[in-house]
Amino acid sequence: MSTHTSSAGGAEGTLFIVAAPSGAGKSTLVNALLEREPSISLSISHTTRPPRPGEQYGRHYYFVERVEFEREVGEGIFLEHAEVHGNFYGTSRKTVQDLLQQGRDVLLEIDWQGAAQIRKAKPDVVSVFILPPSRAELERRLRGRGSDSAEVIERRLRNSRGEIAHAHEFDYIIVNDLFEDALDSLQAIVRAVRQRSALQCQRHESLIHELLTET
Ligand SMILES: Nc1ncnc2c1ncn2[C@@H]1O[C@H](COP(=O)(O)OP(=O)(O)OP(=O)(O)O)[C@@H](O)[C@H]1O
Ligand SMILES: Nc1nc2c(ncn2[C@@H]2O[C@H](COP(=O)(O)O)[C@@H](O)[C@H]2O)c(=O)[nH]1
Repeated sequence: MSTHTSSAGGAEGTLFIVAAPSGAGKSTLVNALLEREPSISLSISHTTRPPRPGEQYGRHYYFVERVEFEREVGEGIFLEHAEVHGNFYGTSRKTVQDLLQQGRDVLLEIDWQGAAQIRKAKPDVVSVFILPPSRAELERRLRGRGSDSAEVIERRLRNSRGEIAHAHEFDYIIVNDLFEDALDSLQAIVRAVRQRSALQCQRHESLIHELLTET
């Protein structure tokens, strides 16, 4: 749990990771969580994956060419980076650190490899792994999304076994069967963590001081 002090003198924000095999519903859950908890900042990753129809630069990802991504890796701009399903993805170190320093809670939607790198750099991170209720449902969701070619879907389904094998490394596991139940669970985790850090850190320092000193 973060008890660090931010540049503004208050408590540093909490870093959350949400990971899942492709198609389990991670982005849908995270977007719904952000509607319920709008003060959480979502980190926008850099990727070499081509945009899907409707995806926008800077909103869904920073889409970059492979050569640019490799240059950015060389410059050390990533807090973590990994190859996932044949594409490269990375999280901007500066963006995340600036937001945490400002006291903002930050959520990363990344894979298990990135999560492992972050745990080493930031042991305070709170990580959640989303499981689909069954393999058949995972496949149904991937195909039903209609965003990827049959080849890409096959590859992601094949990779899902290797990803699910890392679920136990995460602090929490949520089964995304009934959407609203899974969303409630994710929100409950975020709220519990925030409450814990609020007690430990200086977020409520002035109120605590006031309550202790007022006659
Ligand atoms: N609980 C649920 N029940 C039924 N469908 C769901 C549920 N959650 C998400 N979906 C649907 O499953 C599909 C995949 O969801 P989503 O795109 O959020 O997956 P993802 O885990 O973020 O995948 P990726 O890692 O490839 O981005 C979407 O069409 C979404 O609407
Ligand atoms: N290690 C990282 N993994 C990331 C990052 N951004 C996304 N991802 C993961 O990649 C897969 C595929 O995503 P998609 O958008 O192509 O479907 C998924 O598991 C994401 O969580 C990142 O910055 N680092």
